[in-house]
Amino acid sequence: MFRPVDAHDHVTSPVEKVPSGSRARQALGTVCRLCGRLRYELIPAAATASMTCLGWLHHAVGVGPEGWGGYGLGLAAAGALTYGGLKFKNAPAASLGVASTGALVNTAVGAMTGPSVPSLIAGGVVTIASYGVYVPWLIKTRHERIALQIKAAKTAPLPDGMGVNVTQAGVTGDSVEETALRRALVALGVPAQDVSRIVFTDTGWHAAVTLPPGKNTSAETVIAKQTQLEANLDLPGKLRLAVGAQANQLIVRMQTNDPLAETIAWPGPAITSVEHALPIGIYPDGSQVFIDLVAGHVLIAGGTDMGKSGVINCVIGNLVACEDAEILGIDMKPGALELGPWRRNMLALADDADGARQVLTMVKAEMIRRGKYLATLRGPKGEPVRKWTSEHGPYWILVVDELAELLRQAPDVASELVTINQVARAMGIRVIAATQSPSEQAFGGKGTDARQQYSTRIGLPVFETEPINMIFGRGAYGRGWRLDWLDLPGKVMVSSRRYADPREGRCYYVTDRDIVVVSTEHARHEDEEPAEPAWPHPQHEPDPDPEPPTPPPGSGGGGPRGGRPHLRPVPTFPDGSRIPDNRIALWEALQKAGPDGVTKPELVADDIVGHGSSATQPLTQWTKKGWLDDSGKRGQAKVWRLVAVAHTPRPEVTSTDEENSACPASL
Ligand SMILES: Nc1ncnc2c1ncn2[C@@H]1O[C@H](COP(=O)(O)OP(=O)(O)OP(=O)(O)O)[C@@H](O)[C@H]1O
Repeated sequence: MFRPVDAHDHVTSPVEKVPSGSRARQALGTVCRLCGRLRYELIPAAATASMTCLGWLHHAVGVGPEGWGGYGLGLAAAGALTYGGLKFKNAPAASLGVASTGALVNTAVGAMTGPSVPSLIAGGVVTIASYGVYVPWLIKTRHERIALQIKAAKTAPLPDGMGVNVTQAGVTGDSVEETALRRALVALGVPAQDVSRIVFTDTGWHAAVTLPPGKNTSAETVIAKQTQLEANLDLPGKLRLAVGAQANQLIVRMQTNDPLAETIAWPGPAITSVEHALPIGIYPDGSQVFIDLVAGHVLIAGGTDMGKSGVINCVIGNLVACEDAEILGIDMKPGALELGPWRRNMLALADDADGARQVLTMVKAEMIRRGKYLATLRGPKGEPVRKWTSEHGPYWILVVDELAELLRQAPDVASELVTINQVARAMGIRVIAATQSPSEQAFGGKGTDARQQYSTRIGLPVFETEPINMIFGRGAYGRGWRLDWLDLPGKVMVSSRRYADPREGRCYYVTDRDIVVVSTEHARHEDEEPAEPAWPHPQHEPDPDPEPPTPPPGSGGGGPRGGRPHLRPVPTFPDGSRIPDNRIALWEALQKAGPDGVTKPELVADDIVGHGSSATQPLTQWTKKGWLDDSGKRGQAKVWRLVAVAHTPRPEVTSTDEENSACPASL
């Protein structure tokens, strides 16, 4: 019996739930941060308020004659300073005189009247007056400072990391991290024009920095100096840099802790119906990452060795325990290395192009059969039934490992796959496709973008940024779907109806031993003896499609109707590509004619082709490919003779016991 493991054991430090009392502390922290950021702007208000309070305090303790004398003297001195400053055109002295006069008047009114309306009016008037002088001065000073920094960055008169006084006031942010970032960039010679509010997450923080225009101030240039920036920052964590939406926008991300750093053991099958949400991993807060197979097809994409098969194993490991799911597999690794261990849980498994064609033919036939069956059904009020549920029969889940390789080896199946993707969903058939290279070709070529059909997309780490938009859609990279930031195999971002925003999670790790235990426990098929049906198929079904999958002899039925079906070879040309349905009769006539060949009048007489010239075009094309010889004549008519060696697809994909000269089963 498979023993579930507590997923939380394997998370190093899931973020603890925030207690409700800490909200007030958070709000206080926000206010303090805001005050810290605006401290230069707040100076006059803070000074005036302090003087007012001082006056009130003086009033409370009682003001004696000497106190009033002191106020008088102070006012006289401040007045003299103002007068002198104005007379000798000394702006600082005059400003200081005016400010001191205002402050003393404000304090004296407070001392005279205590907390009162006149005192508040005096405080307000002095505050407004002081801002009238202070604000222009502050703006001027800041402009000069920024201009100096930009000039330094543009002309680079100073060596990197030196020159501008990084401790100067003004190069500050509303948090330690922002201040450090701004100063580190100044020290690098690229002062930030703007730093977006730093966002703190459960794994660290990130911000978008707008860099100034200049010679060496692009985000790319800063990324090239990452090591220096890291040293300048001198903050704990793993620094990651990326180019933002514009070339001058730098995305800075610091990962301070990683609750997903350790491998998370798979807790075993967690669902009993494919209609349940299927857990594939966990997020840093310990919540599970789910996919919903009922919602649509699933795309799994990521770099080499980054855990695609791991995700597939996790999904299959759950599906084998679902009574209402039949699994079919196409694994383009020879010998079905990845999906092979689940063979006994699968209705069909292909490991090459021929086998894949057979499986797809089988799925398409089932899709047609199901469509016809649904058409016969009526709801309680006589309404038509348009959607498959597990009440109608098991869902078919087609798992394709290495989609791009399948379409490379068998390009002719692309349209079949597109049809299945587009139509089969309503018939309870789902596709789970994994690929390393999510290119246009991998989704059926130009104009067919089958990618749209995958409503759930699971992204694993990638080494370059190009595939990200291919996986998640245009603009995804800019919106934060940063698969290039995932630093360990099995880390994922899932986009689906359930998850609209990018979030890093980690997939469960399914070991080979887990696979053996679970696949044995839930085995449905033996290689030779078909098992009991996993789900009774609808009774009184209409006549199935003209060429249903052939059941194994003596089994009483194939697939859900009675064990695993034997698959029929799909007719192919000598190069292995599929023969289109409307050319099969013509090709078979050529095969039947053998070395004698066949003429067009004979084909017409046998009703293979019509009187028109519809046969000439394919015959000429096949001759050009070297498959036919058209040099002979019978009477006036040209003789077409098949000369190419026939392509021999494997007759059956499910057998594992047959001896094979290349790889004998006895080995
Ligand atoms: N969820 C996970 N947690 C921890 N390690 C993992 C996880 N998934 C995969 N790995 C590690 O990564 C390795 C490669 O995984 P896997 O074979 O699934 O990658 P793949 O993308 O399918 O490879 P390929 O590109 O060959 O198809 C595994 O052997 C394992 O060591």
